[in-house]
Amino acid sequence: MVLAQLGESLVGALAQMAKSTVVDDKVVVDCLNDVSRALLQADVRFETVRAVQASIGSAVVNLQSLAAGTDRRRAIKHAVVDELRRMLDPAAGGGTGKPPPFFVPRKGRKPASVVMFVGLQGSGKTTTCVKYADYHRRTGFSPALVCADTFRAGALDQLRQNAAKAGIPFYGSYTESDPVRVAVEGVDRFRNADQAAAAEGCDLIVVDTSGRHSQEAALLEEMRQLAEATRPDLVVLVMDATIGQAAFDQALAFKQSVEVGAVIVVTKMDGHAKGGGGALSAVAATKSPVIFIGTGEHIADLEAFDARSFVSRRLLGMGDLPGFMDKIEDAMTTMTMAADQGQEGLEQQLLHELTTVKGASFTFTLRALYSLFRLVQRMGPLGHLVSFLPAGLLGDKGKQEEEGQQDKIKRYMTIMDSMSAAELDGADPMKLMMTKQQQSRINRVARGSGRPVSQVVELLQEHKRMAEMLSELAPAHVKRKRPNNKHIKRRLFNTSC
Ligand SMILES: Nc1nc2c(ncn2[C@@H]2O[C@H](COP(=O)(O)OP(=O)(O)OP(=O)(O)O)[C@@H](O)[C@H]2O)c(=O)[nH]1
Repeated sequence: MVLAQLGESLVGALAQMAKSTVVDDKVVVDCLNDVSRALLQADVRFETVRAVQASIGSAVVNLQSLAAGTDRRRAIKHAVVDELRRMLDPAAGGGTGKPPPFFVPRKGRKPASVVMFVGLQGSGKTTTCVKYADYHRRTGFSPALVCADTFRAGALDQLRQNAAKAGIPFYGSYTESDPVRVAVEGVDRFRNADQAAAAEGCDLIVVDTSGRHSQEAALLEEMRQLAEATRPDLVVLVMDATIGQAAFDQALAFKQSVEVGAVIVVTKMDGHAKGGGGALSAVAATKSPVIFIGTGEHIADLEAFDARSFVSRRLLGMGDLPGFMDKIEDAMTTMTMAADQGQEGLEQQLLHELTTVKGASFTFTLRALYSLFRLVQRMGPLGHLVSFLPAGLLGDKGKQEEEGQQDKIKRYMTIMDSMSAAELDGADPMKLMMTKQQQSRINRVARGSGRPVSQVVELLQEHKRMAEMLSELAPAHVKRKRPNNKHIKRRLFNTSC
């Protein structure tokens, strides 16, 4: 089952429960069965599904003691979401706060950090090396690439060409067949020996190694020798998501033979890839951290992996507010945001609220939604950001929908342009405008904006849904400490904080 289908099945299971008038034992058991079935169909290991089911079950049993009036539906939904997060990141207990248990490269580090990529043939190592180097280049690193794959004939040219495309310095040899020697020469060149290269300020050396189809022992031995000779700060295993549950054995074999941090990139997690859920949960069961997922063949198709964001955004389409803010911050780091220093009041306030999380005190009005759209539009390629907003708000998340989503944002903004201040600033515009007496206001806004009445109603409904989702997401966001808030605030509001 592809990930999108898993997401749909999970959302379906939760929606079914939400429809029930009374949340009794039968409803809970049905919901749990639906969730388990969806996970099994997505190739998640049976042991993992059983553990997930038991954990949700015990969380739900505790619900019985909740005071009458407590929203049990919401509590069950949270239990399911939390358990899915834990399933994908058991080491971090659902992805909250702990410092990563592996080496993280630092900008400007001398000597340069060395990160070595290993994995089976065709897993996507070479592609991922370039993506990884480019990902860091975009955030201010000065990376370099070294090709130690002397096994596959085309690997050198593939890496050389892609490095050139990304504007990243490269080292490789057409004549040397010993991977260890090439790797050492390459690392030396960028790290110490070559003064010219050192002067370029290289701070991250990414080493691509060769893969094997079946001779795993030979692969592991070569990897061991390479690690001994180049002393990498981090060894990254690249695994193909389409192998599903087999990722468990592969990750374990790797963990047992490598000396440096066992960190994993899972590639081919694109919309149509089978086995994504199975591979991710299998890797997680080995307690090896997944740091990135590959989501396509292009150089920018690499996403930092965060279990929390993955479940909310990719599986359940609930949006990911902290992730959204991270993306905004990324965009700000790579773009000069001088023009945005003059942002108007509400936009500043909105960002302030989202980044510093006063959360509960902030009313998500239609005007706030308008400002959010303006922010999204300013922050560059829309497709990059919209997937962090609840799926219902802007339709499906696929890249092909990008254009439609842009149009939808513009349409919604046009409709809001025809609303009164009271409607834009009201705490519950849906209630304000959808009463019988106010029907004429909806007609008037529709006429004024040149849009059909149905689209005005659709906007009001989506706004309400998003306001509810934001209030649900707020507590998790409050808990998550964002180390870069100061940086955001300083750049946006030009204040020292
Ligand atoms: N759809 C998709 N394809 C990917 C992704 N990552 C890599 N690929 C494709 O997978 C194929 C193999 O990728 P390579 O990077 O050559 O794999 P490798 O592990 O270096 O292979 P060897 O050098 O033979 O060991 C290529 O066609 C890549 O374009 C991804 O995230 N999504």
